Amino acid sequence: MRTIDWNDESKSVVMIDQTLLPVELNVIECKNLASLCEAIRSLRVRGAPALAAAGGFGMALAVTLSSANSMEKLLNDLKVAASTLIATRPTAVNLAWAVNRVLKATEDSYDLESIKDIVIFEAIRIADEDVKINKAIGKYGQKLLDDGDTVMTHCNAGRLACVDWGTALGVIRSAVEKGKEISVIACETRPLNQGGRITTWELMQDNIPVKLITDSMSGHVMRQGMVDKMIVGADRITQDVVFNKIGTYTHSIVAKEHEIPFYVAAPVSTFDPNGWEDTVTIEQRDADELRYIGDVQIAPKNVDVYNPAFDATPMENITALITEKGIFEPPVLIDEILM
Ligand SMILES: CSC[C@H]1O[C@H](OP(=O)(O)O)[C@H](O)[C@@H]1O
Repeated sequence: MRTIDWNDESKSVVMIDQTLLPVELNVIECKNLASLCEAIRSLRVRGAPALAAAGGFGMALAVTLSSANSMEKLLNDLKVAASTLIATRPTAVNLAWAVNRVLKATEDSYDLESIKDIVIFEAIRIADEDVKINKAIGKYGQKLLDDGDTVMTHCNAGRLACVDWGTALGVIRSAVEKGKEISVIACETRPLNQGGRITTWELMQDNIPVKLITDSMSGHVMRQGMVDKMIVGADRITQDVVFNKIGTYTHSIVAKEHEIPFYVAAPVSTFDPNGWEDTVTIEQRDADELRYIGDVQIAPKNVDVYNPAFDATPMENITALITEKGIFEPPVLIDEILM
């Protein structure tokens, strides 16, 4: 099953609820925009490419549920839905990219029904394209991995961060498909443990050897010579930095210190050519994500907390960007990649 998909019979969004992994594999159905936005904010669905699909399907929900009786009113309903969806998570550019791509597609509409058809068609196209794009990222990226490599990764940039296959883990899957023996060291990725909960689960499902470590162990593990390469996903790539899950920047510094190649795998829909580090909003998340794990309190209830979801890794710490268009070594003009 895909991470997220459109059920055209029930006109709803179906997805794996990632907050329950690895304990439970549960599929949920979102039948309205409010429940989909809650799922995005709660990270039931998460990961930049998966958020793009969620954004597209959110527009499909909006157009299906609208009671507008004119094109003007329906297009206005879609603009309101677009703003609502984009506001759910500000850092991953893919969400806004997908929502705006669906909105733009409606420029070809000529009546109410055509708007509905165009929106649903474009949302499905975004999801279908994601799988093909990730396979292309894997095809290029696997050339960078050698038989016998141990590859460290952070957070989850696997099929559960996408519609399917994955970006960073997609590169690893593609290398394994080529017959290369790859083992993975997964950083647990506090506070929500996408690495410990989701990456390990995904890789064990595929019988790819994986070892779980805490984020704070990464320096020691690299200094011990246990890591050959590091590969991560991305949420937004600007002219000067890569925004990715909090902790990525730290790993990049240690990798550079130990001359370990540091790769970022992402579709070009993650690129923001107009963006710079100081123009991007880093999502600040709820303090209780650090005070509790589930219902278990692990810090004082009233302790002050700082909980940024992402950090910025400068291009000079990155060995190569792996995209569906090929491999690009910084310094590189983002505009060239997007040409
Ligand atoms: C393939 S992009 C995955 C990217 O998204 C994750 O963030 P979140 O789990 O908060 O959506 C993380 O930054 C991953 O690298």
